[in-house]
Amino acid sequence: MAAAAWHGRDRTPPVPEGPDDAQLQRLRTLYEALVPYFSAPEDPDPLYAHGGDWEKAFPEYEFDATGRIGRLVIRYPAYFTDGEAEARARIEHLLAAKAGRGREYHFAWDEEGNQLTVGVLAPLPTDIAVQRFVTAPGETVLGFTDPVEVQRTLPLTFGEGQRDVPPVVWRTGPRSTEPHLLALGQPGSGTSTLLRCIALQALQHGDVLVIDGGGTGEYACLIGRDGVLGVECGLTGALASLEWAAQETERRLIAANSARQAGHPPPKDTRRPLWILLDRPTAFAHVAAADGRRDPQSLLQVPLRHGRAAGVTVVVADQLDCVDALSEAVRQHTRARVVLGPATAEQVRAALGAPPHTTPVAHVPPGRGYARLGTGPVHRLQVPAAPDPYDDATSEAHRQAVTALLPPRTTPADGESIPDAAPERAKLSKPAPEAAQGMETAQGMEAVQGMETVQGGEPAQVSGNGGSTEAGAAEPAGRPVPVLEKPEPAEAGAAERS
Ligand SMILES: Nc1ncnc2c1ncn2[C@@H]1O[C@H](COP(=O)(O)OP(=O)(O)OP(=O)(O)O)[C@@H](O)[C@H]1O
Repeated sequence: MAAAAWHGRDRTPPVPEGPDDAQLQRLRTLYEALVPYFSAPEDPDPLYAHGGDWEKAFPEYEFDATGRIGRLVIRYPAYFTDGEAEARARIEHLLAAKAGRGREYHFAWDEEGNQLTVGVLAPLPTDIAVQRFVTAPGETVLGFTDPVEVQRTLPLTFGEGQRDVPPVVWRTGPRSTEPHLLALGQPGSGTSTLLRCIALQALQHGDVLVIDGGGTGEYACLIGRDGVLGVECGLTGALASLEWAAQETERRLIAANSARQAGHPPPKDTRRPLWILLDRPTAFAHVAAADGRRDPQSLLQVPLRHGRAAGVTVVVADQLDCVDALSEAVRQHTRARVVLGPATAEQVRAALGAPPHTTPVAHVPPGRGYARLGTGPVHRLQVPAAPDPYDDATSEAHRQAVTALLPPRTTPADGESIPDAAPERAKLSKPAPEAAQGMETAQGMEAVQGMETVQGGEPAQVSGNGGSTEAGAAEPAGRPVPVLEKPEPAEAGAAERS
């Protein structure tokens, strides 16, 4: 028994208490580096002095497996100006450099206790694909963040497995305090992917209108899908559809108001969420100015100002260096903000209205950035992958993830026929005069023909009109009617020129 006990004894070497020599050296270096910032010649008993006692200044510390600092609590004198952003930024920059570059640090300043806690953040997961998220109607998942910042988690599937991940959830609708969103980023940072991700979620309960100023055809997968009112890449189409959206917002408000005054609940056709997604609207401004036409952004005024009450949500994505070209209404009414891709702390602060509490990383994967909802905290954000399924570079798993969320095709794209829907379409393609009439009145729309003329006349336009006449004819006063254009002859000519 004695031999067996001796043989089976615990042979793991005892963990050394306290830091080893290398770790001690790191702590001392950090302490010395902080001396010029946390000391003053008038201080009779300085906490920080060259050759001083670092243990008093660093009451708690942890190291990771590689021997680098994993967590550190730093005490500082009360006279340090921790309320000034520049003073904090200097300390954060210094600590990030001295504690090891290439990692992302989180800084929590306790101004009351004169204490700064530095933590190292694990990279956010980049392997999450868009999927049917477990959310309530009116909730949209913008992406995923750190567990410390968000209490809630979402169960997500990863191939065969499941994982719980803390989401950044944006609430829209009548009770939302941030009813519209602005996403900014460098080219290629993933703002179009964010828009596609939002569209796929929005289509579950509402209708979507996409205006693509970039004109790269990244939303072609949405064309003709049930609930997609239009995907417009040309200026003519963008103007016509935004004009319709403004009128539809007004119609909803008037209808809801009349119902309220009559003591009825709001009519059903005012409650279905309508999403207006604009990718690079500033790109239209130049074309519009050159062509002597109005900037499509000017038509966003009504949906932005009154959209919340009318169930209309506007999402704008543009490049960081085009912020100045965004209209005042867009900047004022988009209180949910996202910044993706590489950006300086100053750019993030300007876009979100508050600085991030983390250091920028050297390598930023696409879809990585920060989000802030209204006056809430700044969250780190990783947008789920929702690539263009028609892009050859898209992996098969991601293509399947996106196509699984696409609603069925109900309207053929230009020059295409859908076998299953053909008889139905034949029946509906010539709407009964009364139906068309009723639609015009109900939707405050202009006439119905001529869309083909415009689309044909504007070759660059990737234009779909999912839902279009069929939806309108089948449900005259129900779902909003999509982009129906009646171009002025002059406009059609201009479109041809462009
Ligand atoms: N969240 C994400 N996860 C994984 N890959 C992403 C993510 N977001 C974007 N990407 C990839 O990065 C590339 C650029 O994305 P995207 O087109 O959305 O960027 P963008 O900001 O709209 O750029 P541009 O304005 O130039 O079109 C694409 O290949 C896309 O698949």
